[in-house]
Amino acid sequence: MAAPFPDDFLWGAATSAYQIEGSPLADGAGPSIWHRFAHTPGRVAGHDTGDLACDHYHRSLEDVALMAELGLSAYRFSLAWGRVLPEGRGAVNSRGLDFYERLVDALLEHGIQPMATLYHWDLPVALHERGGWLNPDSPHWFAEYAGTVFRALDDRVPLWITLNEPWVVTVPGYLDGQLAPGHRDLFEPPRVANHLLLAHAEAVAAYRALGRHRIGLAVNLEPQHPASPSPADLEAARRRDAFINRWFLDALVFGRYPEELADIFGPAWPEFSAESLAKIRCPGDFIGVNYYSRGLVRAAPEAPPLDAIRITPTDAELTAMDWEVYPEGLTETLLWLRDRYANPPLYITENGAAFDDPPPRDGLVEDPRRVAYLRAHIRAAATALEQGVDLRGYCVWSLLDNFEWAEGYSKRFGLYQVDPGDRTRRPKTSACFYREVIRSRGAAV
Ligand SMILES: OC[C@@H]1[C@@H](O)[C@H](O)[C@@H](O)c2[nH]c(CCc3ccccc3)c[n+]21
Repeated sequence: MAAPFPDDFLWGAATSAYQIEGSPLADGAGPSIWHRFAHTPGRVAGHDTGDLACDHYHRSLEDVALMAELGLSAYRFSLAWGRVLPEGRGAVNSRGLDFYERLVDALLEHGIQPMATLYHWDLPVALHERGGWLNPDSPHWFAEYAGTVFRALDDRVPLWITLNEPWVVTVPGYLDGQLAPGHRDLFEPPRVANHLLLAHAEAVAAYRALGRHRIGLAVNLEPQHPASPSPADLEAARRRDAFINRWFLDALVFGRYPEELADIFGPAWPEFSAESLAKIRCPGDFIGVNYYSRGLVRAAPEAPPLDAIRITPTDAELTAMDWEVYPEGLTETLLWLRDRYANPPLYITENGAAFDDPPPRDGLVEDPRRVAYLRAHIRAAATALEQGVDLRGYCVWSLLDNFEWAEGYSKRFGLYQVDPGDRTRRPKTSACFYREVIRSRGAAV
């Protein structure tokens, strides 16, 4: 079968600033909420922090060479807001911008398209101390930051993502407190979410002012399947679908929130004015899809406010994150986006798996389970392409083993292993597999 991937399909890998760079305060950079969160005892497994991470801040050109070795046609990375604007607003730190300009120039020299994410969870502490995403001024702060970066890099960066996973910023960040800033509150999440959507819209407006048209939002999506055909589980799956999959996309595309959210949050759900809803309607030029697994859902009255929980199937293959390997869910997600949002341009901005990889042997790490995971999910993407989905690229999460947030360095998603001691990069067999996929334009899966 001729591979359905077009010649201009982008084959990428993805990372984020706090997870790989290290040196969070170097050259005038201001601390982020993740620097503070990781240094708060008990928040991150093994007391790991991003102080060194992959030391990408000093090895970026070496890492670009690895990307070229893979034959990547795109590389998705994020900028640390605090490197560019140490106080989050106002004075620009030129040494911080210089790091990203050197990275972008190196990518372009190797024929790799930069895909830059403006915000991958690392809000400057200086802004958090002014209320962070709870402050109604936060959308303006973000637009100022975005404009600063666009002016410096838009002549060389063809693809932009405003926010990575506003749902994760909102729910683990402000509802259950698993991720920075670690708040646990029912009233804060709806307001944070609305400010994030306003921030996205204001950044897109700043981008449009430059006359450009290649900017979008990256969302985490997972199909929600009821654990049983019982009405309670069906209802729970529908509620969790609204909560995870439709909350931000319906707002972005339709300018309205799913009505389930008012039920879920009850009195904590604000009355949003028609004017405010009109402002968040901003679909952008594509949707970035971060896909890892599906959710198997049962009703759970003991778990407010959703009254639904995701369960781990006992009869399925799981990754080291206890996420079910479920490639069909990627096809389902892509077809759902095609049908619900009128076939928007899509990039898979993250897809990958953590497994407990063995030590390297002769400089190579055998990771057959990751090869199988990637093969199955690239096939699932091909199936969606054959059914008319406007899919334009695929990024593996991640190029390198890196700082996996609250899990620290214990969970490894990389195509390259990063030695915990000297940070040496070593290829895994999944890197060799992916190089073949790219060389054959998808035929090798
Ligand atoms: O967990 C793997 C990756 C993270 O390393 C990325 O930074 C983040 O963009 C990302 N999102 C998801 C799916 C949503 C999710 C986020 C955090 C925790 C659990 C699920 C998985 N991942």
